[in-house]
Amino acid sequence: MSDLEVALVRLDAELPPPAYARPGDAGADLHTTVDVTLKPGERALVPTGIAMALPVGYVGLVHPRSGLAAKHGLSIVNAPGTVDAGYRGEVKVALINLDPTEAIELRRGDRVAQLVIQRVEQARFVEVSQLPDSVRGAGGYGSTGGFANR
Ligand SMILES: O=c1ccn([C@H]2C[C@H](O)[C@@H](COP(=O)(O)OP(=O)(O)OP(=O)(O)O)O2)c(=O)[nH]1
Ligand SMILES: [Mg+2]
Repeated sequence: MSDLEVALVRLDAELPPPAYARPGDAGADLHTTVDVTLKPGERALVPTGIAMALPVGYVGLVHPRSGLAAKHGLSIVNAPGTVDAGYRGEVKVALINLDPTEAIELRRGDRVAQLVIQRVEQARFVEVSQLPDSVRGAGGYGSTGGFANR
């Protein structure tokens, strides 16, 4: 793991900054600053109480947490959310309750998502009249098959 410094402002001084739960973790957990109850199918844009200045060449990806997803159906509408290097506003999470029957009650301070910081390229798009051949060609959307034995 690299030792990347990211300038961070805590907009809510009572809540801890994003933190990696275990050494080597890819995602730093983000907290909701508000209580929110999501009915089945409901979504909410939840503040995390942090703003940052990612270095140019990096992106912050806001991912769901697998435990809350598997146990309660808590996900993120736009998973993974994209935090641009130039963004200086509060990081927010567009949560959604995918459980068909149970509401999800979130309390201020709960860890509702995780931030993965990655290097990223900005491409120079070069328009051409024909693309180079490849083995895959235009095959997609299940062209290699689906479930085993079916
Ligand atoms: O999960 C997310 C996704 C985005 N953002 C913030 C940071 C990001 O830089 C900005 C814009 O995000 P995006 O480009 O995904 O949204 P957009 O709908 O294209 O908005 P814009 O027109 O402002 O780019 O919103 C978050 O705080 N959390
Ligand atoms: Mg955008």
